[in-house]
Amino acid sequence: MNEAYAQEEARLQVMLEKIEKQLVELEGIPRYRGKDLVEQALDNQRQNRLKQLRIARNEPYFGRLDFAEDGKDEPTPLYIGKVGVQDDKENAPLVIDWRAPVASLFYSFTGETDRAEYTSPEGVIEGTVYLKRNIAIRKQQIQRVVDSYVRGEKSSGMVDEFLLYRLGEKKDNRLRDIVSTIQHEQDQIIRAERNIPLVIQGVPGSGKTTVALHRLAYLLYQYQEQLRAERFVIFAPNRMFVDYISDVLPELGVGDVQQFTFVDWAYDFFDDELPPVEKEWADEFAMGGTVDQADLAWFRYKGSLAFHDRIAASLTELEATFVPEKPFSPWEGKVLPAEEIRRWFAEEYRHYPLLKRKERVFARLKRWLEMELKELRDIDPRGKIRKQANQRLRTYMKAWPQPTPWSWYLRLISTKSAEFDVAPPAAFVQKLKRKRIGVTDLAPLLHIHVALHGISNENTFDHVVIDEAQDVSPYQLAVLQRFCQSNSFTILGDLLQNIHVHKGITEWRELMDLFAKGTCRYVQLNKSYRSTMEIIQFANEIVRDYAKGVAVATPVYRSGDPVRMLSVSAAERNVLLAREVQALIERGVGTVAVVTRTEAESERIAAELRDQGVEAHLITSTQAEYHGGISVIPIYLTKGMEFDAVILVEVDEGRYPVDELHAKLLFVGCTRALHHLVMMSSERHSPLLEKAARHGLGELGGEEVLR
Ligand SMILES: Nc1ncnc2c1ncn2[C@@H]1O[C@H](COP(=O)(O)OP(=O)(O)OP(=O)(O)O)[C@@H](O)[C@H]1O
Repeated sequence: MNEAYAQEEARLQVMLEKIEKQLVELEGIPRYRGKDLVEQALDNQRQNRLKQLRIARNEPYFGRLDFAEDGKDEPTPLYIGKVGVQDDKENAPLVIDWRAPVASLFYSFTGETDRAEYTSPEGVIEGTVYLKRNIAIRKQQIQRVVDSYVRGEKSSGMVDEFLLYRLGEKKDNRLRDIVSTIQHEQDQIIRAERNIPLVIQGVPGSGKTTVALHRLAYLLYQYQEQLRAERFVIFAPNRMFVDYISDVLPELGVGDVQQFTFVDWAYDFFDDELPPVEKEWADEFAMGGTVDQADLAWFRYKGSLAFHDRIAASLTELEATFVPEKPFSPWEGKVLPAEEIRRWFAEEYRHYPLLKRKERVFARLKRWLEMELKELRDIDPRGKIRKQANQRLRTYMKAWPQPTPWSWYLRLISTKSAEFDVAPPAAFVQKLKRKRIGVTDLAPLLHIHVALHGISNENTFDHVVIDEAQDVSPYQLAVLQRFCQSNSFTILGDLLQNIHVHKGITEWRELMDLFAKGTCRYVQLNKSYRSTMEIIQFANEIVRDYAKGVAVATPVYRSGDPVRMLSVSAAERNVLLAREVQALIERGVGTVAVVTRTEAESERIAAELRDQGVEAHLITSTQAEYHGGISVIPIYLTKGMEFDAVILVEVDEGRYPVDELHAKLLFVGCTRALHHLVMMSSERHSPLLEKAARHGLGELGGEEVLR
């Protein structure tokens, strides 16, 4: 390996010199500020190259693949990096962009044989691989060189040493790119065709979020002439999550992708028309709360396609009755029949949204009136008839409906005879009348908004990513589809992490059925890269009885500490918890989450830790930023996040009784941990953990009593 190291060291110096030279040359060219379009385009190109060279300067590449195309005797070493760099002199690539077709070899090659192929714009290229090498470079220094394949040598087996090295690293407060270790099954998703909707069911830590972000970077590279980053959107479950993933795309050289929660995005269409969105299922995660089945049925119905269809039918009724039945008569004896006006509205302007049609009809009526008035010029010298006619037109237009999304929705919900499959509970109707709305009202409101106002081109998307899609309702997706006519969707989630009883889906069919039959691709990611084997095995057992055919996670072979189950006395809990946290920090752990059952408990524990001299960030549902370090967080807010160490406190039966919701909550909480997982309780541990305890504790494990 020393020889390989020396070889790469020498090669790196050459590469760095070439990159530096190009940088100096480009930096020496003054910016063009003139009006010449060609010069402007050239200047833009130079600026883009400069940006790329600056990225390449620190860590120019991460992999090397020696590949000989069939028909060539010698292999060519291909260096793969985050951005491509061209050798000016030889007009050949110095570093190949990881998204380029040939770079797919690096990810798809598994070493079972020496043969490999990739699809280039000219067709399939086949050849032989001689070497696959990972090269970790930090700040222009080689840190590590690992050969995962050398032709003619016995392969090291299934363990990807470089991947394990990467997975063993500490995490900071942001999700990071994985270009150097993208796995084959992930690469297939990243490079999947653009206009086929993809639905991905993936176990916790399988890289769903990360892969979706890499897919955006790939699409922008591959279709740079057709797609723009500003027309891409990522829907995430909450604002803190948006913050948490916000570094990955810039790291990949992609800027300006829109990132929203569904609520923030939808709400923006209404200006001041809507009141603030309230938590509608406030007791969702309250302890010991009972669920009102009538409420539950109503909330689930509101997210369903059946409700969507009912709203759509109401809009068809509105359209049919939009034009008043009586004709327009500007003066005695002159009549424009209602049928004619309806024909304009229903046929000639049918491509417009309803309110636009109304505007068009009004403008046309005005034109019609002008023509008719011209004929009257001689008998109406003082303009008396004109005045009266205009007055009648205004009165006539007032007879047209003036719906707003809000008024139409309210009217429908409060109409007793409205034919809903599930009747709205009286309390809900009362709330709505007092103008109080919740998240599940936004999809129908936006649906109505689109019917009334339409969608302007700048609000449409080229590609939509929906993360944590198990929490998205079919109605939300149906609305979103109107904003992305190309059906270019990446939808990802995990049914075992569906912890919202009143919303979301229970099987992927519910969302897939929204796309034309046979057009949607469904992929499963079953390998988990985040957590150690011990943590995964422990977490799997918690949820296994509720998996209902959904695959539980397969860990990569990365062993770590056993999961610890600690019993503490209630009186000493705060002292012992602070001690555990401090011990982890002293071991060099970067991010620690102390996870509680409710938000109120998080507040209490954060205060207790502070009393013990441990400063922790309290994370609540309104939080928009994640700071890393030590956090105290309610279990249901941990979804999508990850921490080096997780301590779940008070995991007793009162807080986590044996049922599906609590099993899923614990599953989510446990699978947030990368390296260390601790379950702490001052009462008997929840029975949900019994089976798990037999799997994740390792040989040395067992319940420890802390004093
Ligand atoms: N190929 C890979 N190489 C290195 N790290 C990876 C790889 N794939 C995933 N990871 C890491 O695994 C962790 C989990 O990734 P990510 O959060 O994208 O998973 P997820 O499937 O969205 O998880 P969850 O459903 O639990 O939110 C991240 O730290 C990510 O960097």
